Amino acid sequence: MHTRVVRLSDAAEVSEAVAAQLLKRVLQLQQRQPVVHLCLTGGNAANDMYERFAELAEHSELDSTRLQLWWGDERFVPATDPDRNSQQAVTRLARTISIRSADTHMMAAQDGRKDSHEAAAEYESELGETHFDLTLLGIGPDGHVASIFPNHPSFDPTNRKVIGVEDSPKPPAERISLTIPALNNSAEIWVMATGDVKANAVARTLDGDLSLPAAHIQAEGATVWFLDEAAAADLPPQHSCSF
Ligand SMILES: O=C(O)[C@H](O)[C@@H](O)[C@H](O)[C@H](O)COP(=O)(O)O
Repeated sequence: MHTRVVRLSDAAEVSEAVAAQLLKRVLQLQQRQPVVHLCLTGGNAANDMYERFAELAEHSELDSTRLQLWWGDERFVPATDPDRNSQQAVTRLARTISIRSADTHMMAAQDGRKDSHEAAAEYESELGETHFDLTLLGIGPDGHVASIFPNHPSFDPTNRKVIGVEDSPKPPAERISLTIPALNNSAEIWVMATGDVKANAVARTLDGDLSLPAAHIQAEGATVWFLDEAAAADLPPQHSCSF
């Protein structure tokens, strides 16, 4: 377990760096194992990166038939709602990558489900003992990751892997989320943070403020923070390394 911080100049450079490193890592993993399990996130930083990743992957050796996509959280809204993290990601990735639905493990939409708790139980069953080769996360200004929020029932200790989330401080109000232990069931975790609104949460997290869900994120191997200068503004100068 170790944490690395990569400081880049701006959000565009974060997208570029994460997309390039993600393609490199997936190709490395596909050299040595039959299937790669990625756990994706929502949010603007992630969506920008998916756009760039699709561009880079188009002329690469990426074998999408050996890639399983999962999500760390989802907005509990109708299937056609553009707010869904999985739709936002797949729309961008599918521009150049042929993704089979069987390899795309989306969390249930609101249609036909009693509530987010029912949808969470379904996903927990589908997830089973899956171990992620790499989990991608964003971080909120309040230090949330996925849909685990500080001072909120979603952050309560649990032995569940997937939970329903009500009254989310970040709209929409109802969500589904992997819990912190389920997110940490990853060989690596990469967190993207850009913009000055994240600076306080990033600094408190990397300083070990355990009142923030993000501070509990710890991969089995490397946990890498990709930050632009604005999001890194409250860090001491030594917090920096190249990837
Ligand atoms: O469903 C969501 O909204 C995301 O999963 C959420 O956890 C996101 O990653 C952070 O809020 C950062 O979002 P931005 O990158 O847009 O700031």
